[in-house]
Amino acid sequence: MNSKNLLIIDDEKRLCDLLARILELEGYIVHKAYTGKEGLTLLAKHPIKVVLCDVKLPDFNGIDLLVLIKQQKPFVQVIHLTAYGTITDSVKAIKNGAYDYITKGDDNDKIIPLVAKAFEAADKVAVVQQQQTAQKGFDAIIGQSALLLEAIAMAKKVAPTQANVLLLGETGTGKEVFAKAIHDASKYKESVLLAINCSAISADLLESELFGYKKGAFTGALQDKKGLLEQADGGTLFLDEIGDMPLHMQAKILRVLEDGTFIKLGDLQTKKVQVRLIAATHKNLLEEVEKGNFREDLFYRLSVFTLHLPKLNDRKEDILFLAEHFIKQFSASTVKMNADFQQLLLQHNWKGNIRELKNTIERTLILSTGASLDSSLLPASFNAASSKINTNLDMASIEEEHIKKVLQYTLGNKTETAQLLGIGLATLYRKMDLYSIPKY
Ligand SMILES: Nc1ncnc2c1ncn2[C@@H]1O[C@H](COP(=O)(O)OP(=O)(O)OP(=O)(O)O)[C@@H](O)[C@H]1O
Repeated sequence: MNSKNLLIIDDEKRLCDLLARILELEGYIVHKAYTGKEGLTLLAKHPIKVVLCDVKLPDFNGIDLLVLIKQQKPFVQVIHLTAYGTITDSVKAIKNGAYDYITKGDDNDKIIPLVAKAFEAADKVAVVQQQQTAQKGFDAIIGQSALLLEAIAMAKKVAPTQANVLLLGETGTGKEVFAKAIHDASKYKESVLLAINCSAISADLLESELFGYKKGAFTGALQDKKGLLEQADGGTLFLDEIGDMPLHMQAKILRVLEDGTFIKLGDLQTKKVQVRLIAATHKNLLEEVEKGNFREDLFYRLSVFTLHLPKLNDRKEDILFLAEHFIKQFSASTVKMNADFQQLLLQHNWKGNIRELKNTIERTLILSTGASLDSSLLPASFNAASSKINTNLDMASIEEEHIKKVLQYTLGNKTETAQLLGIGLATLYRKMDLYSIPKY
C-alpha cells in the first residue's frame, strides 16, 4: 500500500535517466522504459502507482497508452511529458483521464510536488477499489434508458450462441464492458477473454501479437511465440478498433472467421482454433469500405450480429445514475451531488461518453474536501456559458485551459505565470479579460 514505485516511459534515454535520478533522490523507486510495450510489461510486474509518460513514443501515442495503463491498473495516475507544440494532445489526454501534464525541460521544479500529489490521488482511488467487489457481466452495465436496455437485451440474446459480434459506438460508450458481459454470459466463460486494440500498436507488432511467430521469422524472433488467437483458443478474443486494422491482416482475420484457420509468421503450416471473436469500432465501417480501407467481405461477415451502443448525449436519463455509481466506486464515504452539480452534468456535451463522465467524477472526488459535490469542482468547460467554446479543442479553449493551469501552478502569481508562458504581463492580463479568468 505504501509503495513508492513509479514508472517513467520515454524514448529519450537522457531525459528518462535524468528524471529518474531526480526522483530517486526523493526516495521513489523508479522503473524506466524506453517504449510503451516495455512500460506495460513493467507495470504488470511492479506495484507502480504513478507513470510519467512521453506523449510520443516509437510504438505508441501517449493517449492510447494511457487507456491501456488505466485498463491494466485503473488507480494508476499518469502524468504526461510533453514537448512544446503537443499541448493539444495533453489537453485531450486529461479529458481521457491523465492526472496532469508537464512540459519537458523547464518544469523540473514542478515535478516533485506534482508526483507527490499524484501518489496521494492513486492511494485515494486504490483504497476504495480494494474495498469493492467488482460487479461482473451484465450487472456491471449501469443505466435505465430504453436505448441501453434494448442493447443489453440484444447482447443477452447473442451471448449464449457461437455468433461473432460487432459492437459499434463512439469512444467510451462501453464497447469493452459489453464484450466482457457477453463473454461472461457465454459458454466460452470457462476459458479466457483476451483483448487487443488494433489502433494502439504498430502494424508489425499487431500482426505478431495476433498470429504469433516461429523462431527466426524475423530478426529478433529468438523463439516460437504463441499469438493471441492461439492463446484465446476455446475462449473469446476482443478485437477493439478493428476499423484500424491494416488490409492485409483483415484478410487473415476473414479466414479465421470462415474456418478458424491462420498461419503464424514464418510458418508453413496452418493452425486451427476455436475462438469467438467480438470486434468493436467507433468508425462507420461502411464508409471505410467505400474508401477502400476496409474489406467488404469482412464487413459483411462481421456484421451478422451488430450491436449499436448509444451515445451518452442520447440517453441523458442515465447520467445521474452513472454519476452515483462512479461516486460509490471511487469514494469510501457517502458523497452527495448538489443540484447545481447535477444540472451541469446534465447540460454537458459528453463527447467522451461514459469514460469522460467516469474520469470527471474521479477528478472531482479527488479535489473535493466536503461531503457534497458542487459545480465549482467541475472544470470551466462545464459552465453553460463557456461550454460552447471549451467542448471543442480549438486553439482559444486550449490557450484558456493552459493559462488557468499555469496560474494554478504559480498560485495566482501573474508575473511568474507570464514568465512561464513566455508572454508579457500586459498580454496575460488582456488574455485573462478575454477568457473571463478571475484575477483573484
Ligand atoms: N453502462 C456502463 N456502466 C458502467 N460503466 C460503464 C458503462 N459503460 C462504460 N462504462 C465505463 O466507461 C469506461 C469506458 O468504457 P469502455 O472502455 O467499455 O468504452 P469503449 O466504447 O470500449 O471505449 P473505446 O472505444 O475508447 O475503447 C470504462 O471505465 C467502463 O467501465
